[in-house]
Amino acid sequence: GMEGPAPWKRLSKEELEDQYSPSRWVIRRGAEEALRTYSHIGDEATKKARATRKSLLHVSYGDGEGEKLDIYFPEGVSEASPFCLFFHGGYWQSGSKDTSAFMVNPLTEQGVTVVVVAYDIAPKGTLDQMVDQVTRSIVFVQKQYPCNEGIYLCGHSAGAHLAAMMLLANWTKHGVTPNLKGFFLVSGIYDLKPIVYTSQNAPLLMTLEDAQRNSPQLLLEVALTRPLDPACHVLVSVGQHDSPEFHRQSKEFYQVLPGPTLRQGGWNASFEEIHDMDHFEIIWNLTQKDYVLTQMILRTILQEP
Ligand SMILES: N[C@@H](CC(=O)c1ccccc1NC=O)C(=O)O
Repeated sequence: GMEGPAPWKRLSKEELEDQYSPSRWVIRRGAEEALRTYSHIGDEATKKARATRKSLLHVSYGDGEGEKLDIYFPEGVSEASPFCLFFHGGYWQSGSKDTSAFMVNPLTEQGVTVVVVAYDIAPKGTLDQMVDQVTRSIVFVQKQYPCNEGIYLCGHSAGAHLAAMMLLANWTKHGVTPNLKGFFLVSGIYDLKPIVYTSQNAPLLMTLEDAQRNSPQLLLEVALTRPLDPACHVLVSVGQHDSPEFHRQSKEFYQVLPGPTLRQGGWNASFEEIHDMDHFEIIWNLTQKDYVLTQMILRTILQEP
């Protein structure tokens, strides 16, 4: 918030490292096992999606080698469906579209086209480049599918950060304004400054200026204008077993979203702590259609009460 020094500044170097190491906070398995299970479930979900769904894989959304996305279509393919774009996590330095098709089967089953987007992780990509790539991936989908019934962005952890940056994107220079209807932000980081002081920054090489420029929390705190359509849903979600710093990041981001001067417009923001979920279960359970977060996403996209 804007009252006094940021709370994370009171943490010791060791405490900060701990708070920003999600695998240290899992409760049902060890840290290593949690990370392995996450990769395994992502891998299996992607194999299943590619085997059972009509898809377009490794589609270029730009000239860069890493600027590729996978499109998974619902049954009875129609370009007029809603689109949900997924941005994987991994602290902007790990993860791949090729192991991140978690939500594909339950969403395509309900008529939603799912796009899993790759971006250049560090050390190849910088934060600025990743934000630009994500922007261009959305522009690509809008131009390719102008009849879409809404574009929804879902991101996990570092991917939630990249999705959240799109609340502040300047679309005018891209020649098209995407039909953005919702954001599903899952266990995200919205103020990158504390990351600069952790070991996670070694491949990222972020300066405090880079962090400031790429922090949706800090940008929204000083934003003068409404950055998006008030009808657009923004779901900020965090796992019950995420660390206290991850809880603080999500809560403070949710609180800065409506903003005191913008509240009259009635922003469609909500905050959900997902019961009994850790940082990894919260996303791998999107493979399940009856999981509470899958249901929230589907209800929003299908516009059911
Ligand atoms: N080394 C990190 C890895 C991590 O945070 C992570 C791994 C996979 C997907 C998301 C992650 N976190 C944020 O993007 C850890 O403490 O688990």
